[in-house]
Amino acid sequence: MSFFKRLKESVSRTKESVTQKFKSGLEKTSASLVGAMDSVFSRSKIDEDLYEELEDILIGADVGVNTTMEIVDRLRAEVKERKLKNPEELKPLLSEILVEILKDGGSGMNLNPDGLTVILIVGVNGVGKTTTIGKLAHHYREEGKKVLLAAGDTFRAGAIEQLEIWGDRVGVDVVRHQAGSDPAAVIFDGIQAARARGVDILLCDTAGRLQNKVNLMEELKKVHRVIGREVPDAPHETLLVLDATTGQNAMQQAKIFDEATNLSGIVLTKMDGTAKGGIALAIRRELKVPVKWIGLGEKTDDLQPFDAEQFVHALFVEDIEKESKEE
Ligand SMILES: Nc1nc2c(ncn2[C@@H]2O[C@H](COP(=O)(O)OP(=O)(O)OP(=O)(O)O)[C@@H](O)[C@H]2O)c(=O)[nH]1
Repeated sequence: MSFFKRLKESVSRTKESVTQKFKSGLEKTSASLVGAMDSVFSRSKIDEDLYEELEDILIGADVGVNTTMEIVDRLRAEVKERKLKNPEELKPLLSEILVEILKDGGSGMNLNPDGLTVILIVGVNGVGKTTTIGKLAHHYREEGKKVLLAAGDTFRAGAIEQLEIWGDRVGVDVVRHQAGSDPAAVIFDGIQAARARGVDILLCDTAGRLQNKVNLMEELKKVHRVIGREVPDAPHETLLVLDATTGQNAMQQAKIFDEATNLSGIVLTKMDGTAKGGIALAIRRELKVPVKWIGLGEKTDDLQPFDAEQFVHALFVEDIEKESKEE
């Protein structure tokens, strides 16, 4: 077999396993939605009842009222323009609109090509922040990068220990201070250590207790300032971790954290459960923040870069198995 043929086969095998993982991870989430969508597309004609049913499904899937109205208005306009009559024809059109919304502005990570990249991770307790940091560390290590973690959630001793457990698991060092110390000081030390050790990626954990919102936000602003002062153009990414199962509540969290830290992306965790996923569209549209990763389980490699097409096809419109076979 020629080299190129072998290469092509290996690329297609990798692609298949990623697609498969995405699909099986989203199985529970997608099961009810795809079914509901299919009932819309199998209606006898395109009329007001159809649009209403579609609105109900989208709102029920956490897409949010404003974003749902915008999607349905766009759909209506396109139907008129293209003179569509058959509800089946709405399927690719809706998928096109949803993908366009999710792709707006891109979803890739902004990494510093020649030097240290600082990634700040924020989010409330229990959403999967520590787990996400562990998974990201693993992801970048697998890419051959040198990774370091900074234990900026100094509020609880347990949080520091949990990060150390993840550090051990994925073979990455953790810079830490004692519980109760100043998070900005830990992050400062993390940056110095990262520089001294020639680290490529520094992942910074932060506290997430929303009970004391004002203090937490002041603390995050200070951490953000310290990073910006020490490393030009940093943080290169400020990722908010959101538990997808919390639905519209996630939107509130995103607004609060965006004000304090100017978010560059979202990690949507627990999408392997029964989350509805539409929150990705609401956040993208209303806060202009893209989803960059999705969490599909508790294991080290259960974090996938966000792929708008696969997401829309798995969740809303079509079975992606069919899609991948057609490729
Ligand atoms: N099913 C599933 N579980 C997840 C995912 N991500 C995280 N978890 C689980 O969610 C729980 C909370 O995760 P943590 O990483 O401890 O959350 P945290 O935000 O750091 O929480 P604190 O340590 O309380 O600040 C753990 O049991 C994780 O295993 C995911 O994508 N899918």
